[in-house]
Amino acid sequence: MFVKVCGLRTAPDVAASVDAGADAIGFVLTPSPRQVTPAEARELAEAVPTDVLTVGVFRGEPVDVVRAAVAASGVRAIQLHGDEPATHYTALRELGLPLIRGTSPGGAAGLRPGALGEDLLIVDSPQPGSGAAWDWDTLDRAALAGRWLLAGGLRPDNVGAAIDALRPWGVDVSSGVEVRRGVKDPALIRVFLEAVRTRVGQN
Ligand SMILES: O=C(O)c1ccccc1N[C@@H]1O[C@H](COP(=O)(O)O)[C@@H](O)[C@H]1O
Repeated sequence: MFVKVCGLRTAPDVAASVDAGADAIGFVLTPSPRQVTPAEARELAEAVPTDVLTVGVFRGEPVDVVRAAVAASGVRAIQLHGDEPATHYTALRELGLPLIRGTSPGGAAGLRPGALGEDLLIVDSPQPGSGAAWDWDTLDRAALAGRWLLAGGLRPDNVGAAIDALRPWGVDVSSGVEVRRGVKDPALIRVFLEAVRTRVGQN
């Protein structure tokens, strides 16, 4: 199971995520309590081994802003989390990086993975990064196949049940490994990864 830890802002949090076995780590490069500058993301990413994907997260930014931030930060994947139009995906495809689409049930392009040409879909709550739990039962599980990550309100104590219920290809967490908004806890990051690995090992 693919695990992404998002909204990292400090070197100890990046190290904890990598050491705990995260497959991807996200840097929020768009307005948010977790926002880092492209230069900060570049510095943090220097400690990340190449087999861990570094993801730049954007919400509703113009293509030129995304392009400039990707170049300045050196992230190796782009997450568009604001129901951006297909033209964004077409334009950014030229960068040759994996494209990730973050959306929620009711989002403009629907929940079919790859609908806009993205390489990976994130199915999140309607309030990205809020930590708000949402009703997974509203998901049409039959329509979801292939590469998709479940996000939104996941925590160490509920991620196992979420995996059992929805069988996602991976999971994505931010608020659930924080002590307060924007402040991660390395111990919670470790416990979250352990909870995922334990559950996957049981299945
Ligand atoms: O985390 C943010 O602040 C954020 C800002 C803009 C777009 C997406 C954002 N986060 C994404 O939300 C989920 C995590 O949600 P949760 O905090 O665990 O409930 C994840 O996909 C982040 O990339």
